[in-house]
Amino acid sequence: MQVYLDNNATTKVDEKVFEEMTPFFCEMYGNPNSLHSVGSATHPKIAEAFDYLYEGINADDEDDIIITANATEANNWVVKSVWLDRILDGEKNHIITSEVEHPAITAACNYLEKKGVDITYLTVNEEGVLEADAVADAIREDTALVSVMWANNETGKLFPIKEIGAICKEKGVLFHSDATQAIGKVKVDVQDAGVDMISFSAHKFHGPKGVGGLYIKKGVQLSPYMHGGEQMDGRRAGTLDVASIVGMGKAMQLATNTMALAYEINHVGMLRDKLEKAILKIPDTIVIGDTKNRTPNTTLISIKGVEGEAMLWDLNKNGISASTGSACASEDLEANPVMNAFGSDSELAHTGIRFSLSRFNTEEQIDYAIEKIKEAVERLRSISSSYAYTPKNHVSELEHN
Ligand SMILES: Cc1ncc(COP(=O)(O)O)c(CN[C@@H](CS)C(=O)O)c1O
Repeated sequence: MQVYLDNNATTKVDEKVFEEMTPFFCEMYGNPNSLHSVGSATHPKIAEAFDYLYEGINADDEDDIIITANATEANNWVVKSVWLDRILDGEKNHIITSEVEHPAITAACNYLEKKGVDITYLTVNEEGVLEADAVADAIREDTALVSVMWANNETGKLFPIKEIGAICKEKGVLFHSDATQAIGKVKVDVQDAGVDMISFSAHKFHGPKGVGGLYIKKGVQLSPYMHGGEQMDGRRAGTLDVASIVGMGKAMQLATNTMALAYEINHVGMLRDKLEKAILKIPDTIVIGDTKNRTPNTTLISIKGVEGEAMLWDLNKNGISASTGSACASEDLEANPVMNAFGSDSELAHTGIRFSLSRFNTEEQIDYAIEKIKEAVERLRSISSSYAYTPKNHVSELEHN
C-alpha cells in the first residue's frame, strides 16, 4: 500500500486541476501578451484564475497578486527589494524575522547581513511560536520589514499574524508573511490579518509545481525582482505560464472554499490526530512544539532512540512517505533547526519525523501507517546501541486502538 504523508513537501495535483490545465499545452498555447486571437483566447481562463486567487485569500480588487515561480522567489523578492528600496535607497537598516522561517527567508536575510543589514531573528517559545510582543519590542526607528511565517512547515504551528499585523500597522512597519503552509489548511484572509504582503506556492495545495505568487496590498511600493517585458504591469517580467496559472487558480478555489477548509479540519485533522495519538502510545515519544493552534494536517514527532533517516528508510520500504523535516533540508544530517529552536537537545533533534497529511489520505491508510510505524520503532530500537530497551517499553505489548 502506498501512503503519502509528506504533503508539506509537495502535494499531488488534483485531477480537476490537471483537467483545467491540459488545454493550454497543445490547443490554447498562445502567449497572453500576443495581440492575435491565439493569444487572447487564453485571457478568460487567466481572468477566472485570478478571480479564484483573490477570493481564496480575500484580497481587495485594488490589491495586486503577482505570479512568481514559487514561494522561494516571492520571499526573495520581498527581502531583496525592501533592501533596495528602503535600505540602500532609504534610511532603514533593520529587518525582523524569526529563527524558524523557511530557508527562502533566512538565507535571503543571511545574504543581506553580509551586505551590512541588521537582522533580528526572533526566537520561538517552548510551544514553537513567536510571541507578538517580541515583535513589538524588536521594532526600531530603522526597521524596514517584519517577515513572519503564517504556519511553520515542520510543526504546523500557527503564528499570531493578526496581532503582528496590528503592531506593524501601528508602528508603520511593512509586514510580510510567508503563507505557503497555511493556504488550503486554514483560512488565510489578508484583509482581516492586516498583512501588506504574503507569499505562496501552488504545489502546497494540490496545484502544479513551478508557480506561486506574491500578494501585495494596494499602495505598497516594491521594486520588481525580475525586469524585462511588460507582464504583470512590469512588476514581474516573463511570459506567463498560462497552464500553471489556470491550475493554481483552480487549486486555490478547490482548497480554500468553506467546504474544503471544513474537510481539512474535520477529516484531515481527525486522521492526523489518530496517527499522532497512536504514535504517542509508544514510550519515549513526544510531539515537538505543542498540539494547540496548528494546521490540521501536520505533526512533528520525536521517537527517542530512532534516527530519523533510518525510520524514513523503514517506512519507505513499506510504501510510506514521510520526512525528517523540510524537504529542502533533508539532505544534510545536521540537527533540525526548528527542533534546535525549541531548545531540543541534539539527540532529540535527530529523531524528528514529520507526517503531513492531505484530503486524499484515508483512514485505512492511516491504520496501515500506524502498524508499520510501530514495527519500525520496535526493529530500530532493538538494534539501537543508545536506546535502553526494557520489557516496560516493548512497543509490541501496546494495544493499538
Ligand atoms: C513555509 C515555506 N516557505 C517556502 C517554501 C518554499 O516553497 P517552494 O515552492 O519550494 O518555493 C516552503 C517549502 N517547504 C517544503 C520544501 S523545503 C518543506 O518540505 O517544508 C515552505 O514550507
